[in-house]
Amino acid sequence: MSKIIAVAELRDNGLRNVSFETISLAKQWDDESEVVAVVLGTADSKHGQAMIHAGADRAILVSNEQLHTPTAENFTQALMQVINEEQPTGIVFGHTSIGKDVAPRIAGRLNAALLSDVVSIEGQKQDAVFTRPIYAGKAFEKTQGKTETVLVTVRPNNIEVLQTDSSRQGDITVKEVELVDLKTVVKEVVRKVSSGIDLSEAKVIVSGGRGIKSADTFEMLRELAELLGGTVGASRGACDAGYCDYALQIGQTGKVVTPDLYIACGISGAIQHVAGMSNSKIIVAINKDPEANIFSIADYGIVGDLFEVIPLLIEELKQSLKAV
Ligand SMILES: Cc1cc2nc3c(=O)[nH]c(=O)nc-3n(C[C@H](O)[C@H](O)[C@H](O)COP(=O)(O)OP(=O)(O)OC[C@H]3O[C@@H](n4cnc5c(N)ncnc54)[C@H](O)[C@@H]3O)c2cc1C
Repeated sequence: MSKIIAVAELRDNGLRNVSFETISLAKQWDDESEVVAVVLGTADSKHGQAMIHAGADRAILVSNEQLHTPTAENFTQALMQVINEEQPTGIVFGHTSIGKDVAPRIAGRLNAALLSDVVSIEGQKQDAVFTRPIYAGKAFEKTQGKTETVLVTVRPNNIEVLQTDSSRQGDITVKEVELVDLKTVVKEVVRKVSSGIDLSEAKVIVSGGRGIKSADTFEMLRELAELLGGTVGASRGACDAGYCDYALQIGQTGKVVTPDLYIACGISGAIQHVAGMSNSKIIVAINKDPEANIFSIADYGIVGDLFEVIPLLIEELKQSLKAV
């Protein structure tokens, strides 16, 4: 039986949502293959269980202390040991910082095709065609992998996850790996921003631009985001002006996001910003300039002063949440 490996990712000792998307994509790719979830950096069976409940047939937990701080080097070495044993025909990663770093290294070692930043799949097995945005989201490319093993990275928030089934059973094995001759070892990670919701996986993002005028206004955006169950993002204009941390930057040189709802507040819509958010499902723009470029990609536009519009939105949302 052929196998597809779905590589899960941990964050704060929980599985990142994109891990479940890797399983869903693996199933769509070949529903007759065995889907093997691989979770690196843990021996905790709850992570294997969660992957099986999400649709994997079995799970391998890859354990080694070094893997608690993922690097391209240690993940590649650990994953290669699993791949050599399992001989999968497909490997699916999240298109995340670590996925983007590890997948090309593995593809190089296997001399295999790598289709990165995939947002959808049509067809199955060798005939599967993967769609990926190109030219900063201005066009889509349909690609096939032609090697014995094909690697895919999936853009978060694009593949519908399968319904969780807590009655699903599967083997969970812990594989202790040895990592030898590591060239770099991370001694400590110091986090700058921790908003709770990961920007690249958020379903709702309220984003501020230079038009918000101060760091204090970010608190207003945060309040709106929290009412909507989302998180805050920013344009580079806002980051450059010192209104927020660069970790929130969305765009060509920031994060690429695809939430269900993106609210751009005081953002002009420069091409470099749009590159990071144009694939959001619904875009709302609030800008006082009716000619602002952001309106050309917005589904809903509010021409107005954000300092008047946002408090009204917050008030309205509070009222409707009270009524529920
Ligand atoms: C190589 C390169 C890479 C880049 N990468 C990125 C990137 O990753 N992400 C990114 O965002 N940018 C990036 N940029 C910068 C980009 O070109 C723009 O400069 C930036 O996006 C502008 O940010 P902004 O829209 O917040 O600011 P501005 O362009 O100054 O727009 C501010 C907007 O706020 C509106 N406004 C002002 N006051 C109010 C108010 N009271 N109410 C409502 N609206 C108001 C204005 O009408 C205006 O449209 C990059 C640039 C380069 C050259």
